[in-house]
Amino acid sequence: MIRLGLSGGIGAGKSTVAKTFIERGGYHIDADKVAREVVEPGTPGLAALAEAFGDEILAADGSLDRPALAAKAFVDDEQRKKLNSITHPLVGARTQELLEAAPADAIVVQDIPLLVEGNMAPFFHLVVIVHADADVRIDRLTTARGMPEGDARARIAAQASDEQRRAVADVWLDNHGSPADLAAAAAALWDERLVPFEQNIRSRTLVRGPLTLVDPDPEWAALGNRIVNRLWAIVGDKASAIDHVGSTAVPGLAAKPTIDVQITVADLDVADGLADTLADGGFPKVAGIEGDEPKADPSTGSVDRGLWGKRFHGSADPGRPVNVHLRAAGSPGGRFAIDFRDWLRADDAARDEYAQIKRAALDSADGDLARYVTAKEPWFDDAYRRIADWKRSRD
Ligand SMILES: CC(C)(COP(=O)(O)OP(=O)(O)OC[C@H]1O[C@@H](n2cnc3c(N)ncnc32)[C@H](O)[C@@H]1O)[C@@H](O)C(=O)NCCC(=O)NCCS
Ligand SMILES: Nc1ncnc2c1ncn2[C@@H]1O[C@H](COP(=O)(O)OP(=O)(O)OP(=O)(O)O)[C@@H](O)[C@H]1O
Repeated sequence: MIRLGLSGGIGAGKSTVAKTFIERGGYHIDADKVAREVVEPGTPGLAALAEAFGDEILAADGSLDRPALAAKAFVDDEQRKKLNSITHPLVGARTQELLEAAPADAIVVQDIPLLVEGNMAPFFHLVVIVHADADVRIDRLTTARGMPEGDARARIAAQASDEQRRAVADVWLDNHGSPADLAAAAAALWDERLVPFEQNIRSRTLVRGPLTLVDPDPEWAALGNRIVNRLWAIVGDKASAIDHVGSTAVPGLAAKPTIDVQITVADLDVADGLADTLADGGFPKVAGIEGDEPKADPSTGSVDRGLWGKRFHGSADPGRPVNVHLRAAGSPGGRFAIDFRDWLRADDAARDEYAQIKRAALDSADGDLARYVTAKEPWFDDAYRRIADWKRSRD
């Protein structure tokens, strides 16, 4: 199963995208619909709203007078928070029930207007944002849907900014073209990314990034940040730190287009306990890594997990190669990953030197990852000493 968070400002085009996903077999949970369900006549939700906002929000037949509530709720932050504090817990609880009823191989499409406002992004395998500029949205809402312009503006003002949405978007669907253009982009996303992503999670299949070096991408920092937040949502308090490491964490450094993240855990038993949770979250384990399996001393039988031991997970998402390194707190390998990144961030000459070493290693590797890694090793022997010197000079 994967859970997809679909969001966008009012009138951005979420419904158009959701329709395409549903046609292709998505298990749809529509937060607006759930929000209606929990305030139907006779529900505790409706009673709580009437208590908070007065009986004027009830229609003659006892149902919710939606425009009347909207007129009271969207006037200021306090009123809106009052509304949210009543409806959102009810929406959350009902959503949980619907999720529990989803089939094991579902691609769950959670259509949530307030996903960004509710800080929910890390709880999804993927966040898809549909975007159109505010003026375009107002135009569409007032013409196609007949919404008064003032209402449309009041809701836009009560929602997240484009910038906040961009920060959490794994996929950004632009809806300035025709509805057919948007539907085609959504269909391609479904076929090329969501279906294989879901299958990869169930079969514990990894996607590997290409062995190439690409120019530094200013988006890597934000991407690293999203993955770090996602991993926090998956592993919770089992981790003591989660850091974006490796070359993509060093501004200005050419890198393989794969994001490296390190999860620091108390010990590797904790890492082993997280294997399935990480795999279900979209990060299956890579087997056969050096230091991966515990080594027993034949004479004593005691298990030496190796100071440099780690567990290694990758990504099941065809659109996003990731290396996840799980290391024990205080282990040399864990400390080195952070120190190496910080040294390259601080020392431009070292960063450029490393870029050259990588290019040369790539040229000699003939497309073979193991050869690429081995070719870089002699430079690292000296880098350990230089990093130690750099750390001493800093203290
Ligand atoms: C105030 C209500 C009755 C107005 O009903 P109305 O039929 O006019 O709007 P509807 O529910 O169809 O929502 C349309 C759009 O308005 C925006 N919107 C709705 N509620 C909110 C809110 N609390 N804050 C900001 N925007 C909101 C969303 O973009 C949504 O897609 C209704 O929006 C409501 O009950 N809102 C509280 C529940 C909620 O937060 N729903 C959003 C998804 S959880
Ligand atoms: N590309 C487009 N060109 C013209 N009109 C569009 C386009 N995309 C959507 N619309 C129209 O704009 C309005 C808003 O689109 P839609 O209902 O998909 O948005 P939404 O994000 O689901 O809105 P809400 O936040 O209210 O749920 C609809 O009336 C829709 O028909």
